[in-house]
Amino acid sequence: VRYNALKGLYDLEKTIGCGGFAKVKLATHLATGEKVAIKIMDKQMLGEDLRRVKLELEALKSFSHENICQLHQIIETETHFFIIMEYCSGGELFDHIVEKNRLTEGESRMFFRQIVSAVAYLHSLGYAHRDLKPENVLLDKSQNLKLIDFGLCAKPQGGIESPLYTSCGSPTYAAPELILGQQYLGQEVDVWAMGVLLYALLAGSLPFDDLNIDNLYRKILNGKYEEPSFISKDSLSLIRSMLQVEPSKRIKVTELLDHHWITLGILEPVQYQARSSSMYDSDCVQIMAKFIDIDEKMMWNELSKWKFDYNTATYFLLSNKKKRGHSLKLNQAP
Ligand SMILES: COc1cccc(Nc2ncc(-c3ccc(C(=O)NCC(=O)Nc4ccccc4)cc3)c(OCC3CCNCC3)n2)c1
Repeated sequence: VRYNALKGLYDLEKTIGCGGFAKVKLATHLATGEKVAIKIMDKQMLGEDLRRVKLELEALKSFSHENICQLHQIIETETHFFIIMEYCSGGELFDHIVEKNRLTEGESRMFFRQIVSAVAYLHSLGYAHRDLKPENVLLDKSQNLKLIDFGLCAKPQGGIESPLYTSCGSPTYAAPELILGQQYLGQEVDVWAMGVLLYALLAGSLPFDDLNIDNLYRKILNGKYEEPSFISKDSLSLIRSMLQVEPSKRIKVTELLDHHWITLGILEPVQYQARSSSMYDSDCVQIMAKFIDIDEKMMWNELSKWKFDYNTATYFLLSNKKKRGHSLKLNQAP
């Protein structure tokens, strides 16, 4: 299917993900030749979730963090939203773990520190992720983690008991209070899911798993899981502090930042501040200014409005290209 809104800007390629209300396609940003992921959402199918999608887009615009998948551009038409996102060429963390069977404590620590950084950043902005799982943690070409919220199931309004929830993703990572449909704090639900993630990294399997959903619920509410002998005592005690059935007993994200397991061998607490906001890259601004024959100051004046238009996408993709040591050039529109 060809979309007029993308004509001359992006070339759509294969579909890399799909779910209820949207599909994600790999695409090429024509001016730079760089790959992007475009989430195409059909407005008619969104119904009352349209409001929630608009809220997510506002949130996405405010995120600027090394370990959160970067929004590049939003294109809205009568019938669709096109959300142009950073493409993570390393795929899903889930596949990476499966491929290596399980990770060493050192590898797990490098990945888990990045997850703690991204979640602490989200919480510092007052957001909770609520759907942390290996499928929503992607890798870029240099093994940096990128958190996404693939909530294609558009988190059902009705909460966990609504049919959508059970169909859209097994609650393998869901905290006990979520399963019980109790009042819950997003931050505490995220810590539980991070415990499941850390277990998956170190064990190469899931702490709570069962094909029968009632058995799965029982195991989660019981909070008991296998402690493989190849996982160190230190790692097991950190996991235990996150997989506490009683939410108030769970370790806080702020306590994770300088936890001794997190800093072991690195001696640095986890930094979670936003990407340097002054990410002014004059080489990229100059190239973009020259391309449309205006001066650098005028170009930056336009870019610093962060409109998430084609210029915003071009700027992000050029600066990524430069960071990877590639030559900077822009292609004439065909
Ligand atoms: C190489 O092989 C592979 C194999 C697989 C993937 C890739 N790469 C690859 N890169 C980028 C994406 C992507 C990024 C963001 C969004 C999004 O919707 N963001 C919105 C968003 O992140 N909100 C948000 C973030 C943080 C907090 C709150 C809200 C959507 C898609 C992708 O998708 C494909 C799916 C497939 C099913 N599992 C999940 C990923 N895939 C590559």
